[in-house]
Amino acid sequence: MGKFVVLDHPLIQHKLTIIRRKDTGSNEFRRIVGEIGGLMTYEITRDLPLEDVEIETPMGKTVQKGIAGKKLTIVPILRAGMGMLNGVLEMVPSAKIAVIGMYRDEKTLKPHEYFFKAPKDIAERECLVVDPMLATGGSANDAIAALKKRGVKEIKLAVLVAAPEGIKAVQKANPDVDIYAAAEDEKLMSNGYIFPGLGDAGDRLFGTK
Ligand SMILES: O=P(O)(O)OC[C@H]1O[C@H](OP(=O)(O)OP(=O)(O)O)[C@H](O)[C@@H]1O
Ligand SMILES: O=c1cc[nH]c(=O)[nH]1
Ligand SMILES: [Mg+2]
Repeated sequence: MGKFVVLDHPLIQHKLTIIRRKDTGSNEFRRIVGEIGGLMTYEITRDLPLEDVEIETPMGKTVQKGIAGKKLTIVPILRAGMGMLNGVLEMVPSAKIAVIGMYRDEKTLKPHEYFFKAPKDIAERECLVVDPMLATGGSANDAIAALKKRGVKEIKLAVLVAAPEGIKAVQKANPDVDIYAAAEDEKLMSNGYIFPGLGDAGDRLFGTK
């Protein structure tokens, strides 16, 4: 089974508390979701393999370290995943981006895919799927399936808030995928929202409520 890791760095926890507050406006919410995305990426990429690289400093030749192996692709799930994207890219500016559009039916809570666009060599890339909310797990599982269908073999998932139900659903359907979260919350409510959560991430990011 894939790992489930809560990234408990004090900066991540402090910032998460700010965006949970109902009085935090879209401007601050948007900025902090990006910042947490960056801090999480710093932790998630801890195990990236390094290789020796020969370079020349102003003083002469030397062998130093550079990131080796597969190149990273960031996969935001629209819309709310876009909120994390810029912060993630600040940590890995050379990453490519694949976008998956997904909305959850309010009644059935089932996800519907409406957009997919990825780099041509996606099958050779390691993917980091980002979305602030892991609720039932349906959207994350469908996004992961869309990537696997195109041949992607290494996938990680980064979310801000995860419900226990969503974690279980992803671990069951995709035991090869590690999940990273800023928090595991208490429960999924009957209306499909996470408690205590932070409300509707997409609406708060885009000011659509
Ligand atoms: O785990 P699940 O039960 O699938 O729920 C999580 C999904 O719901 C939210 O998106 P939403 O459908 O509200 O779309 P939006 O990002 O456009 O607001 C969220 O950003 C996730 O994608
Ligand atoms: O709590 C939740 C659950 C799904 N999507 C959200 O934006 N928030
Ligand atoms: Mg969504």
